[in-house]
Amino acid sequence: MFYSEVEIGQKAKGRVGIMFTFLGAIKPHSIRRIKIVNMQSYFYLGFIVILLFSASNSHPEFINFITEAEPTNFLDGFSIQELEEQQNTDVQCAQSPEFCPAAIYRSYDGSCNNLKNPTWGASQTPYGRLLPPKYGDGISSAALAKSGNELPWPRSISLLLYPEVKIEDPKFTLAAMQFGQIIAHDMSLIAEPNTATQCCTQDGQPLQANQLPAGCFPILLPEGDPQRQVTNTKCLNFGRTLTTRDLNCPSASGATDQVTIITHFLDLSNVYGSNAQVNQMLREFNRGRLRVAQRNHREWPPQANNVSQSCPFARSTTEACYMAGDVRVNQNPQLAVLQIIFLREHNRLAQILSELNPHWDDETIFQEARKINIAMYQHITYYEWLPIFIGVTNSYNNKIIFESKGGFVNDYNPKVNPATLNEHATSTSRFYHSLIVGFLDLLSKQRQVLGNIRLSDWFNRPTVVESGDNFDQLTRGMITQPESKANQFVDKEVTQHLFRPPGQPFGRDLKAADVARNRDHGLSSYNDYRVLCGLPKAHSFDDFLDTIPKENVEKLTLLYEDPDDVDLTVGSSLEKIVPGTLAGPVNLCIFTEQFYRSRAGDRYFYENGSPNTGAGFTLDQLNEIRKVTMARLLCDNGHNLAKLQPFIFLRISFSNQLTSCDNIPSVNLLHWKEEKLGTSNADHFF
Ligand code: HEM
Repeated sequence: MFYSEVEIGQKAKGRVGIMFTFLGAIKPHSIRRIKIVNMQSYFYLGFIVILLFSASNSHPEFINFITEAEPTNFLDGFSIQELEEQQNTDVQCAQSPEFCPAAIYRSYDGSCNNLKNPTWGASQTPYGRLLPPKYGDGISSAALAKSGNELPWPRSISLLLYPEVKIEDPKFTLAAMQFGQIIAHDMSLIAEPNTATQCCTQDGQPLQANQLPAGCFPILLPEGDPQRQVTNTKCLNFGRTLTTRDLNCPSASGATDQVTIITHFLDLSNVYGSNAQVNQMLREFNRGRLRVAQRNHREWPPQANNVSQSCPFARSTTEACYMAGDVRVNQNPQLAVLQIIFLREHNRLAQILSELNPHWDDETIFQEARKINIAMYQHITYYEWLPIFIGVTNSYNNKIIFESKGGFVNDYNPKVNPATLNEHATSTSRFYHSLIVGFLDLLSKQRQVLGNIRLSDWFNRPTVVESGDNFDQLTRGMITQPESKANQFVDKEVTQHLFRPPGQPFGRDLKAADVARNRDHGLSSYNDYRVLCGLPKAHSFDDFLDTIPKENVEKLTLLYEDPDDVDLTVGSSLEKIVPGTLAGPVNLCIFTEQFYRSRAGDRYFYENGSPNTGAGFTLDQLNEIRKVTMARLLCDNGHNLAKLQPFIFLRISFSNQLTSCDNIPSVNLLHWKEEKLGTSNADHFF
């Protein structure tokens, strides 16, 4: 079942029984699969019972609850600016709701999705974990090597293991990378301490240990570092994620856990916000619409109030700088493009629904448009995007996707916790930072390259997407230009120039940050996850050779003292890719488990019928949703793309040729017309 496509080494074969035993426990619903294989399995079983017990008790009283049944105008008494600041800084532990109403639409903060455990998947709760954390002091400090020595510096690892080597992916476009970032930004966001905290001196020198502010984890640059050589910078700022202990969460005893401030669900929280207050701020309260700014006869996200905070590199406070459900909306131009596509899609749906059902009020139109938008996005995620990353056969075999027989799937399981796994968000998903390309092509309708823009010129400056015909040209670039191949090599635009201030030669290092974050979050070692995923424990570095090529195993020996010291994010990023996927064995294991939980633990998942929520789609509606592709959303919400290939995550090819938008299937919204009152004004949309 679980790893049907994974080629495990010879040594792993004898342990498959244990692997199944353990994996049965990861999915609590499948405990029936547990089979005692030998004494070691008893040990695992004991551990599993402890894990399950702690999982079922680890999310007690959270969540700031606001009932959906009683919509309130939360703007009363608040200025938009205050609300915006709240979105950024007001991090606290969520409170448990006193009761869950029978809501037919999902809540904004994710609470009450699971009726027995109302905080599961809600914003401001801890990430999930497959294995208990490993901290230096057992509670919160960064892990040390087995010997007690310091682990290798994150920046040294980045320089040795993640250089820039440009290899194009032969099959997939930059849109596959970019949609991946949209998903990542829908599933988690670390609760960050005050970003103004300085962990280095103003001129980039390390602080004395006794001067280091709490929550600091500075990234030090080794001798010979290219940035240090040019600028004499020896220290990059890095603040630790806020935890259950920092926030005095009820679950704060024992080892600490990191908190994510957005909902864990695939619910487009990056469009709709992760709590009711932010959602109110984003709405127009007119015909179900989200707020937009009109410029050049187009709709753009509303302007952020605090431009110097949201877009620190903007040239003026009037430069376009967006506000959305997620604070990262401005981070890079193509991310902003996809955020705009989903924003416009909401308003397009709201317009049609309001014409089809003139008797619907603002709230009904808003919620129905939101429900359809989320369903289309979930469909694209599971059926168009995910099989590229975790493989088609693997997706079917693990009940991630299902053969379409035109019915509901109804696989909701209230025992499955939908939480975003710390291992997924802090390691596996970040492996795809390797897909990033540093220069984004601007393409004409004929797919001629008209120019390109450098990523580090436009971090946090979305104004570039509004200039001239850039919106369409960037979109064509994203769906035509190949993404970088999934491997250990990473573009210098993010390892040397991330968030490069204007006029400066260097910026931050995303891969060093990934390694530092892995340790900040206390993830267990690569070796521990090998065992969890059914591979043999490595007793020597050579034991890694079943998954990691020789030249990289050799590099690991230069960095680490012991195979048990190898960080999860480092070991898994060097694995050989499993054929038919974009992941090595351990990443595939974590990725598959995450997306199983994200669907089976979501009571509002779009393929569920009404019994779970009282609010599923009708079968006709569901089968309409199943027609959507990302190409359709681009056709409907781009300016004048004219032609594109039907599957935009795949490169243009003989079987995926450019075609007119007229030939791309669309969702017929007539199935949402409540009663047929003769000819509707909306008929001209179809
Ligand atoms: C140009 C593209 C991208 C840039 C500039 C970027 C940058 C970043 C940055 C700065 C962080 C925070 C680092 C930290 O301090 O811990 C981050 C986190 C993350 N990134 Fe990316 N990223 C990009 C694309 C992607 C893609 C394609 C994926 C996945 C397919 C991804 C997945 C993630 C995840 C899961 C996190 C952690 C989220 C959280 O829990 O807070 N990113 N990225």
